[in-house]
Amino acid sequence: MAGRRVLVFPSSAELGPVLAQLVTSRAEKAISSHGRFTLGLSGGSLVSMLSKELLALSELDCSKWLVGFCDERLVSFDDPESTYGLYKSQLFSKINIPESGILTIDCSLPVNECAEDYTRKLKEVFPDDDFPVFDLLLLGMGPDGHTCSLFPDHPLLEETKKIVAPISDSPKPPPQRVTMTFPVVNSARCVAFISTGGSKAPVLKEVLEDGEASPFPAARVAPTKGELFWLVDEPAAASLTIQVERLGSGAKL
Ligand SMILES: O=C1O[C@H](COP(=O)(O)O)[C@@H](O)[C@H](O)[C@H]1O
Repeated sequence: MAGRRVLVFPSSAELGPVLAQLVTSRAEKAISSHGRFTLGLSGGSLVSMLSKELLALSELDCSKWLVGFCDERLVSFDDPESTYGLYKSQLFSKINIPESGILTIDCSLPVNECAEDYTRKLKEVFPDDDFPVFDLLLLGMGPDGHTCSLFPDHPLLEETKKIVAPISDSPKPPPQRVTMTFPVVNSARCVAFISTGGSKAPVLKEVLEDGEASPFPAARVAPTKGELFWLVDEPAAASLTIQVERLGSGAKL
């Protein structure tokens, strides 16, 4: 796929610092061009890696960051499944991001209303865009090829109008979630997948090597104007036969 970069690191220890460098370099670029940095976060294994790597930086100024969630589980914020809850304890409470810079869901609402409420919040902060244009979206991919809360064979894969969609039958618990849709994901200025561990190897091969023929949701991520990075470790990349870039912890993106 034109413009896609597949970057393979020996392990997550080398990948992590490059992820942090990608975030800070896109933040710097965004703030100098339009005064703020809009970042969409995923949950799962990304939470601890990103938190650890950002906190390891000697200087991190998040005062102009606006953070949203690529997907969120409809549970209370103190539930261990809450993506916001995990970022709050591992990252937000330790950096200088203003409270107004974090767009949380209203987890007291039923799932359909929660998605509508989150759509409204996004429209408020992206008033000029039909679909919000995030400076950077960080995505994960499950071993079933899902990304955000967009699961294989689910009708939400065909959503073309909504910004945020509700899902109440997520095959991965918890079942009720809200998720950004593909039109939002593919409008971003930069999208980066972070995928580590041998359990991702078979699906990663299919997603990256089968192109448009791949039935997996992650294969549908193709920003119309933005950059697309896949940051993976050797165990996840073990089955790949396509050309990749092999990098170390000092790489600059
Ligand atoms: O349920 C989810 O899973 C995906 C993938 O998570 P990972 O732990 O396999 O990396 C994650 O990106 C998504 O935000 C989350 O809700």
